[in-house]
Amino acid sequence: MTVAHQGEATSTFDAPRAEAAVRELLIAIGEDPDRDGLKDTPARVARAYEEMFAGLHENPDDVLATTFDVGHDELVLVRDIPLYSTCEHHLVSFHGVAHVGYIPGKSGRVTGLSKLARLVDLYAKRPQVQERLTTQIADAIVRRLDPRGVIVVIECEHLCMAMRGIRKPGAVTTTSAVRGQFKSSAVSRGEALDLISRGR
Ligand SMILES: Nc1nc2c(ncn2[C@@H]2O[C@H](COP(=O)(O)OP(=O)(O)OP(=O)(O)O)[C@@H](O)[C@H]2O)c(=O)[nH]1
Ligand SMILES: [Zn+2]
Repeated sequence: MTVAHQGEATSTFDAPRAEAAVRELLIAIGEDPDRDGLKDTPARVARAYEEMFAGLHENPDDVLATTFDVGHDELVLVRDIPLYSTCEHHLVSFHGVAHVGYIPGKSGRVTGLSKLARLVDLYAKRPQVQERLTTQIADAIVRRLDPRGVIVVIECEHLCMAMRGIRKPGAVTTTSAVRGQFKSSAVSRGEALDLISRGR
């Protein structure tokens, strides 16, 4: 099956298959999938997975299709966008916040602020690693808005590092992706990072 890691959304969610897989998993962990408390669980998990991985079937370019000409050619930054994603190694949650900023291109075209949060959500709702999530958000903005610069910073706690394995609850992973002016100019980058870290 083809999945949409960069652009086009091509795959579909197969609910009966997901339900059968969850039932198998329950048996594999030594549970009785037919006991009262578990009998609806495969269907529930399938519905939850459909929601958690909805971003596989959505096209990021559509999210940024609406743009406005406001003639603004300086930083636009949306800070502290809550995000919940799923670690592709263990299929457990990693969650935290995303900060997304860009400097519009020469045309001064901007997108709706909510679209930046929608873009974060779309890519978060795929099996992910934090680095790819960060990069994909930045690259989608570059692709659709042709901005002077983009900066994406993501800070997350990974439950695979907290509830199992190395067991370090509270450890925060920070990733960033900078493009254009934020890459070439330490001053622009410093300004954005300063605004991102304000209020902390
Ligand atoms: N770089 C990166 N690593 C991640 C992310 N999410 C989880 N991981 C790591 O993926 C790695 C998978 O390592 P493996 O050795 O294959 O799996 P494991 O035996 O379950 O590893 P432990 O978590 O160390 O017990 C672990 O080190 C995780 O911490 C992420 O978003 N980015
Ligand atoms: Zn993990």
